[in-house]
Amino acid sequence: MHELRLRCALANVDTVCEALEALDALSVSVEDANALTADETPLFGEPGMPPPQPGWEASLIVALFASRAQADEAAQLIQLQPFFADGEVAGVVPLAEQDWVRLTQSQFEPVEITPEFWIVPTWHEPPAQAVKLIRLDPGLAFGTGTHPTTRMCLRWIARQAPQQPEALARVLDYGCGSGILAIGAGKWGAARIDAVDIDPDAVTQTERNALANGVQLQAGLPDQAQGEYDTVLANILAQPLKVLAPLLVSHVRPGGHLVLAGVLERQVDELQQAYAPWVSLSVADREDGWVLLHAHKPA
Ligand SMILES: C[S@@+](CC[C@H](N)C(=O)[O-])C[C@H]1O[C@@H](n2cnc3c(N)ncnc32)[C@H](O)[C@@H]1O
Repeated sequence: MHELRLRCALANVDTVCEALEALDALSVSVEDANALTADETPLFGEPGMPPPQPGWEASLIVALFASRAQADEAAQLIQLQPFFADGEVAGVVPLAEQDWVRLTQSQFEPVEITPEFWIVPTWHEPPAQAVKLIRLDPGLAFGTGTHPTTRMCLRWIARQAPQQPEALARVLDYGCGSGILAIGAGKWGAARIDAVDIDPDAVTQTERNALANGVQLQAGLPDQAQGEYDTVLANILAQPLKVLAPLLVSHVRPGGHLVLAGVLERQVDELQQAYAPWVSLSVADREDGWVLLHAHKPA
């Protein structure tokens, strides 16, 4: 395999990518040409939505080809195109053979939630101090424990369970992804757990992960959430959390807990306003610019 690396301006990124695909590139990706420098420009988008822009002012396009000859030929053809007039071929580089499975695995270390509560991939030995453990490998659905929003929800569960076990009697994980929060709740004593997601792959992953962890739960699409729960956990993002406000609150029993994550520090006010007709949200935890919001539904 060989990578053809090209630089081009933002206005031409889409056209160059389409041309590379037409030239049989196996994959085409766009990176910030200034990545890892002081001029790096982060781009933030919402999952499921188109990217906010097709690339960066200075974009590096990387196209993967099966052979050196194909990559060279694509480079020659692209350079003849008017839309590449301002572009530059940065090189053709061989892609070294790698053990991709091992490389991927090496990026996932055990994650500490509290000193006694850990997320541990199946290829790792659990740390000696781990009393409670979720065994989870990265899969198709979000939620490996490496993201601060997931960790804050799990930390909330781990802190709440010893003080108020009844808070976990019936739990709803809304936007369950891998099922990690539902499984975490199960590990801390939740007896009746529903885990729902709009993504059918997430539902399948949740069922598998729950089984592997010996946790009993019902996973399904959102309309599986029925009635009132002692705790509703929803780690989604600010915008869907605002839209879902009346629904999520309706699933919390009077006196129960609502726990929301996926919210940035700067979005706290808008979330508090969106939920104000029903509950008063307060910041219960913070990590890396993300906050955990919590409310008690009035009894
Ligand atoms: C950030 S992931 C969280 C996964 C996991 N609960 C965790 O804490 O790591 C958000 C999940 O919410 C799901 N989701 C997004 N919008 C949703 C909606 N309107 N209803 C239900 N699930 C939704 C996504 O498919 C995704 O699996």
